[in-house]
Amino acid sequence: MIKAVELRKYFGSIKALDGLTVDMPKGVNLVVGPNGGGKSTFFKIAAGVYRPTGGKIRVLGKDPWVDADFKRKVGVSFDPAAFPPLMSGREWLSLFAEYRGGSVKDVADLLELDFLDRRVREYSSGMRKKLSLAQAFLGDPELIMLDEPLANLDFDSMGKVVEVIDEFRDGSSFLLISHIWEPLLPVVDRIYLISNGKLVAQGGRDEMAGRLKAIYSLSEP
Ligand SMILES: Nc1ncnc2c1ncn2[C@@H]1O[C@H](COP(=O)(O)OP(=O)(O)OP(=O)(O)O)[C@@H](O)[C@H]1O
Repeated sequence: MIKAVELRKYFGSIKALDGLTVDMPKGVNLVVGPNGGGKSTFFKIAAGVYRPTGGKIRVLGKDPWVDADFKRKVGVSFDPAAFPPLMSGREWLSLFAEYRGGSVKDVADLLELDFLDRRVREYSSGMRKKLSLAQAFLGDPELIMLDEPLANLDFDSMGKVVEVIDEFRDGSSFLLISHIWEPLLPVVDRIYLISNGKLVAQGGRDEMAGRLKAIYSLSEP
C-alpha cells in the first residue's frame, strides 16, 4: 500500500529522512518515534505535500507528488490542522465534499460533531482536531492518513476516534502517526519505529507493543 525505497528529504543540512525503506501492507499502520525523527516528513511526502530529495515512494501504486488522481483516493488530517478562521466547520466540510464526494452529515454523525455551525476561529484545539479528522473520513477514502489523531482530545473523544477507525478498517487502510499509541493498539495491525530519518524497527502489533513498552518504559506504574 505504501512502499518507500531509500527515501530522503533534506532541509538544508538537516536530514529529516535519510534513506528510509519501508513496505506497508493494507490495514492499519501506526508510525511512532522520537521528536524530530522524521515521522511527519514521511507523512507529508506520502500525502504528496513534500517532494522527496531522493529515493522513491509509491502510495496505492501512485507517485503522490506527480499523480493528479492520487488525492481523490486519500483522506488526510494534518497536525496541526489549518482552517480559514471565518468559515464554519460545516462550510469547510461542504467545500471538501464538493471535491471529494461524501456526506457532511455522515461524518458529523460519525464523530458526534455538534459545533459545525460555529466559525472555526471559535473552536478549541480539540474541536479543530475533530474537524480535521472529519475531513479525512469524508467520502470513505481508500487510504486514510491521520497525523496525531488523538492529540488534544479528551478520553471520551479518544475512545470515539478509536471506535471510528475500527468501523472503517474493513473498507479503508490507515497510516497513523501517534505519540499516544497505547489507546490505538486494539485497532492497529503493524507498528513502525522511525528515528533519525530511518526505519529502525517494525513488526506486528503485539510484538512491537512489547518492544515499545520496553523502550519507553510505559509499562511501569
Ligand atoms: N519544513 C521544514 N523545514 C526545515 N526543517 C524541517 C522542516 N520540517 C521538518 N524539519 C526538520 O526535520 C526533522 C524531522 O522533523 P519531523 O517533523 O519529520 O519529525 P517528527 O518525527 O514528526 O517529530 P515530532 O514527533 O516532534 O512531530 C527535524 O529535525 C525538523 O526540525
